[in-house]
Amino acid sequence: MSIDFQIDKPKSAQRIVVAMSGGVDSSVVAALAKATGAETIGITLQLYDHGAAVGRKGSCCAGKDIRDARAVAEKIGIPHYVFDYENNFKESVIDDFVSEYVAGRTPVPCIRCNQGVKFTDLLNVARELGADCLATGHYVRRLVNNDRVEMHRALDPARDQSYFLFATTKEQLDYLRFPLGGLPKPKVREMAAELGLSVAMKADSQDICFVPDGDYARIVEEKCPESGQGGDIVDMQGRVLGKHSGLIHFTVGQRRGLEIGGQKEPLYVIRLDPAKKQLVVGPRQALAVAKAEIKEVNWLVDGFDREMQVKIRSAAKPVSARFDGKELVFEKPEYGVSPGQAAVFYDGDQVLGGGWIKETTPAVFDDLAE
Ligand SMILES: Nc1ncnc2c1ncn2[C@@H]1O[C@H](COP(=O)(O)OP(=O)(O)OP(=O)(O)O)[C@@H](O)[C@H]1O
Repeated sequence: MSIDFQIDKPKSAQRIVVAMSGGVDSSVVAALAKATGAETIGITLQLYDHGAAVGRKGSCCAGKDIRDARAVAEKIGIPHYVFDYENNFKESVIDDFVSEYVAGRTPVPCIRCNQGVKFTDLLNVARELGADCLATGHYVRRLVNNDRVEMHRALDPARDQSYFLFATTKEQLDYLRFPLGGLPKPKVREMAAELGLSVAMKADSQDICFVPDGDYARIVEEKCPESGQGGDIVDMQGRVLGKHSGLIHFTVGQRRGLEIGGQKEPLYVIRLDPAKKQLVVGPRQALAVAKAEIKEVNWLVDGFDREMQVKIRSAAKPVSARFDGKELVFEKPEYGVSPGQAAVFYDGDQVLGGGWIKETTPAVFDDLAE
């Protein structure tokens, strides 16, 4: 299958840098770039030593990924370079992840990584190498409409990564290419097998690459031991209902693990109060949010105040809301809106922009007043 990388130059004069993670997707991107006849360069970033990331010496998953990327580059016949970006990754992704949890928020490190390490640091390297574009294996579509570059959801809804890419600036989007955005994943694996790439059947990577076992609380506690200190579980009137084992183990909307029996109705985490080390719990309707303040807004279209669809978590269905540049007002009360998550704005499949949820305003229900 041939894919046009949309570069306004003869193929033989094009230079494409491919961000190669060692996974099947970016390996196929590298092969597709090479097949166009463009000069293709593969770059892999060493982002973390797995053992060090979780506070232990030893195993290094990143090492296997680097070897896989190198093997693919050799197979398709392109130069491949590895850059040590552990410090950049630690500073802009892991440290931010830890401090967000410590502040009682629920971060999305993959967005910080795309925004900083990949689309700022690596993109600058690609420019320095004189490349015409930086291509990645992200599942999202970049479309050009009347000379304007737009970001759209991937055609395969199960793979769409647009939520994690809202912070891409217009200038970055101009330079980036996402050749897999219009393909279903099984097709990409099929292509990898046809091309004889050793990674064709390699398992998909984890949600958060530096937390392969999903135990993010351990990483936060290792880097910031105070985050593991327990405190009171209080109701919305401040009455102590029990004890918790560290705010790091909880997130807004959570029910599991509260261990406070004898209540007349199920209780949920409504808020985390790190200053008082308190976990504030309440009935489900107290989770309903009417408005959210949004910070660090990035627009991929000319900014505007209008109805739009908003995703408030990566797995959430988009909901209707209006944004005035500061506050997002939901058409109907929304449940489980967590500070620290991204709010991504859509018009159908097109990503309009997005920002980070800073604070929420609860919807008020009469039966909550006492
Ligand atoms: N360590 C890395 N070095 C260079 N590029 C990377 C690295 N990690 C990810 N990327 C780029 O970002 C894209 C999206 O990353 P993501 O983590 O979603 O994918 P992945 O599952 O690790 O790998 P792949 O998409 O190649 O199967 C990758 O396709 C690749 O282009």
